[in-house]
Amino acid sequence: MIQLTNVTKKFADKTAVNNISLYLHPGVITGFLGPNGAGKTTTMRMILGLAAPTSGSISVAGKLYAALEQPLSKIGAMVDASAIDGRLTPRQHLTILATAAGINKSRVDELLGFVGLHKVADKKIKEFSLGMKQRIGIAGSLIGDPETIMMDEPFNGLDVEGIHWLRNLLGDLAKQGKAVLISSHLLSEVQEIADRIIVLARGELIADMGMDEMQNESFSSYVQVQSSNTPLLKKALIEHGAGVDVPESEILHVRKMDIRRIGDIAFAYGIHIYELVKYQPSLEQLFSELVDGKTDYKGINLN
Ligand SMILES: Nc1ncnc2c1ncn2[C@@H]1O[C@H](COP(=O)(O)OP(=O)(O)OP(=O)(O)O)[C@@H](O)[C@H]1O
Repeated sequence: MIQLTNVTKKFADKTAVNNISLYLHPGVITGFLGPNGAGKTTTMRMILGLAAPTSGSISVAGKLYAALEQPLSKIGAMVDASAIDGRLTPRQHLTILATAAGINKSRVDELLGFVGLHKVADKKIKEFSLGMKQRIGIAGSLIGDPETIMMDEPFNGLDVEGIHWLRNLLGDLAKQGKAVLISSHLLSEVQEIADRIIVLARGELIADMGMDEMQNESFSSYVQVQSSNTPLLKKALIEHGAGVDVPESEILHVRKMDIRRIGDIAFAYGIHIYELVKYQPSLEQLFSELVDGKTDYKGINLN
């Protein structure tokens, strides 16, 4: 698995990544987010041994990437599908990868079927749409049946059917116990599939936590409560440590307390509950909360 410890990367006087430590968990889909220039691509390149950290260490399955005997069985990556040589066919591209890595060529046909490109396996890649190129890049990242898979913007160019297919594929890979890291500016897509979120801003790690945990800790997460005695319930909940707002009469917005506890406290005070609904922020709201103050701009441009 992948472990980064106090990793910093400087380009001349620019610090692209500043002292980050993180671990990619097996069986977990991690969304890797950050505004433009946050350091995501630099981090992925360092994990793949394409750039060296200025300080700190990165281990892949306990070793440096360069020291791995069969790197493609440890980590597979799709970093820039548009960079695949358009003069090749998907079969040729994947065969080159398999040959270079000493992988049996039968894997090529298996993968072509898996990513739905068997019918166009012998056509030139330059004639393909971005979505089809993405599928080739995804097939390439899986060639060594790796323990960890990293994909940079894998949803780009995919149509609705392709997005659905990729969601299922990533879910299946995680179920097989693989660690999956995906960067994407399509936050709604990440929200659909990620179990965990890592956020970088200006090279710094500003969040690394489970999606549920992040939603529960957000200022925008609350439980809306209507009851038979609003003032008494408000007082009781505050005494038990909740944060309580009254956005309109007879309605409470309760933070830092879960639904069951609110219900139990109301019951203990003989208060009837008429509404108890949890509101959770979207990943987009969470992302804005997290990054606010960390970007150079007020409006965050994720494109
Ligand atoms: N080879 C390089 N030389 C100089 N500066 C670089 C180099 N590569 C990246 N940087 C700088 O490091 C910072 C982080 O860049 P990086 O591409 O890792 O960000 P990112 O999070 O992937 O952004 P994006 O979403 O725009 O791809 C940026 O300020 C970028 O200009």
